[in-house]
Amino acid sequence: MNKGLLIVLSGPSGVGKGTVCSVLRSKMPNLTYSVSATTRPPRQGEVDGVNYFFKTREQFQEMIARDALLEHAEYVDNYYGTPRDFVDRTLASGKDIILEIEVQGALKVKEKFPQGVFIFLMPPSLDELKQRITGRGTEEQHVIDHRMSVAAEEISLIRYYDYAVVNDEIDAACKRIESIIIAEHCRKDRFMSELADMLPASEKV
Ligand SMILES: Nc1ncnc2c1ncn2[C@@H]1O[C@H](COP(=O)(O)OP(=O)(O)OP(=O)(O)O)[C@@H](O)[C@H]1O
Ligand SMILES: Nc1nc2c(ncn2[C@@H]2O[C@H](COP(=O)(O)O)[C@@H](O)[C@H]2O)c(=O)[nH]1
Repeated sequence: MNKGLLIVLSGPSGVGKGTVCSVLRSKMPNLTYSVSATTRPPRQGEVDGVNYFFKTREQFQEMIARDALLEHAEYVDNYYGTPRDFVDRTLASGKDIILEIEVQGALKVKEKFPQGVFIFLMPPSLDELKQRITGRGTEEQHVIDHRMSVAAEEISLIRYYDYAVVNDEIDAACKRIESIIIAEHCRKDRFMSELADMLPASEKV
């Protein structure tokens, strides 16, 4: 069985990663979502184990010390990280997994999983980004300012990604990402072991 795809979706805060991810998950049943650990306090309505594993700084440090995280990063005064075991088990079972993470973490994942699919979600403009993050109404103004202040630097790291998708309209952005995932499943290098059995001896690599 082919291993699943590791898909990383990043982009600046407020661009719509969470919104796009939840639509994609409803459309692609084989797509598993990686629940991150964070030291950020829960927002209203967020559930431990569903949106995040909410941790104290001590608990998070302990996860780092146990090497339980595939990657972690400090972002705007809080820690965020991807539990490693769940990712490994999901991929081994042949399912695709999507990580919705910021750029420092994404680049660390790329070092360990260069065969992953790295997608950067772009805002139509910085003004629109600001409106979205403000309109969400979940962050205090100083946190919005801090997140906006790192957005341009984050966008400059798009060169390390495989794909750029503009989130102008939610359904259109989801269709683009769905197409990327379908195309990645058809890459010929994913079939080399099966192909080898069908090739004449002179063509075997
Ligand atoms: N294409 C879109 N057009 C208009 N509004 C959008 C679009 N996509 C998302 N939004 C809205 O923008 C806000 C931010 O979206 P979301 O929370 O999904 O962003 P995010 O990238 O996951 O943010 P964070 O990184 O801070 O978690 C939400 O209020 C969401 O409804
Ligand atoms: N490096 C990581 N970044 C992560 C992870 N989980 C989420 N995130 C990103 O952090 C910011 C802020 O998230 P918020 O929920 O506080 O708005 C955002 O860009 C997330 O995508 C992770 O495991 N590692």
